[in-house]
Amino acid sequence: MSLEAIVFDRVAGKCSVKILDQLLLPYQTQYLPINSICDGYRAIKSMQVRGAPAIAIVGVLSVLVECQLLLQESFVKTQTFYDLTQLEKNFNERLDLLLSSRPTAVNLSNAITELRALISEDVKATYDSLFEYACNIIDNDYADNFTMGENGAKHLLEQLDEQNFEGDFGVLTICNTGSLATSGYGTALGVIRSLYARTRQGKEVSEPKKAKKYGSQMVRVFPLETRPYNQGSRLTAYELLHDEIPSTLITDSSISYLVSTSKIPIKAAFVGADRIVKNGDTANKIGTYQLSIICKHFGIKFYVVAPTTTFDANTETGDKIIVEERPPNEFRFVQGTLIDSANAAPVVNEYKIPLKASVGITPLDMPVWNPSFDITPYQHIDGIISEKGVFTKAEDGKFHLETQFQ
Ligand SMILES: CSC[C@H]1O[C@H](OP(=O)(O)O)[C@H](O)[C@@H]1O
Repeated sequence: MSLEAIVFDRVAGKCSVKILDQLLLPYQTQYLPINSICDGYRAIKSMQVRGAPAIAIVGVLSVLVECQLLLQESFVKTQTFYDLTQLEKNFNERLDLLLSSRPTAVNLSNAITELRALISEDVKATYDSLFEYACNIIDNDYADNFTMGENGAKHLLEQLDEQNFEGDFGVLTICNTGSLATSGYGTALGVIRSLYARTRQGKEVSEPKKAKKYGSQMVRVFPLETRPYNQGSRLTAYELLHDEIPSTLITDSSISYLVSTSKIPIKAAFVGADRIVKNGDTANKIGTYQLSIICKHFGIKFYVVAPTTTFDANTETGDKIIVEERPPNEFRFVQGTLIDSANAAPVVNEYKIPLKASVGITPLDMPVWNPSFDITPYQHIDGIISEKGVFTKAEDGKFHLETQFQ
């Protein structure tokens, strides 16, 4: 069981990159090498790696390892991608390919914009700049996730104290926003990890002086399965079990019934983001908008959690966001691992490797609509949590996010 979505062996001049093939989770842990921009493009487009921050990191690393190849004379003599007399032009064409892999998450385009400024006709100087950029994007993402986790956990617990709410509560989350979507720890799932760390600490402390500072504690997470790619049932469930955080997986269609019947009051939903635009409208996994409507109906706080690398400084409102549509067969078929119904165990081949399976769930010629994301209007969002803090709407009812775009 591994939660390391990206393995970057950062030996300057001899870097190596591999990614966890998330299409095989949760039943099989298999890593794939990334040796070129084409490898990065294919891994991102096929969603072997996914999650806005992770997509940007793998994209950057694919550029780094491709540039590393150009430092090797043996490769340069045989390759056909590059005309070394016009390296900048060729590199920018390759960056355009990478950018086309998935259009909605802004992290990749933000990173590619910054990479274009590092490229020159000098291969070695370009490589050194890319190496430093790659190390920074990973280290900053990891540090930001912990900061966001603390920002979000403290904010919610303080809000509940102000409401004089005491006791146990539960939270909702959609898709996967944890270690498998980032460099580690996660965004929305990072807040959930920080919330539970306080609860676990409260249970484990014995001396009164170490009693919890807050009157309430998060005792259960309710992740949504998140059809049709099932990031919730395959990935978030996997992460929550790995961390031994009490959780109950629910279908996307059971949120309202859960909230109205749960013995544990549900006090917040934490969701990730693929693109937050200047007014706070947020692109995120399909189903997020619906979740925000349900939260509004039940008076549950709805928080978007994302690093500032997910903010789009060039777009004013959410209606301008391009929403990726995934291939229809990703909806018509459920992709997974073949399970032996007799013993509920994966069916394996002669090498003990679990067998992948596609199960049809619609007529093969049934027209379907398969948007990968939706746009939650800022009016439905109670707070935006980044590494810079928790941003709530001002008295004018609007977000003022200028500091997020610097
Ligand atoms: C911190 S991940 C942000 C975002 O990315 C996911 O989309 P996908 O799995 O299609 O890459 C999901 O929308 C997460 O909320």
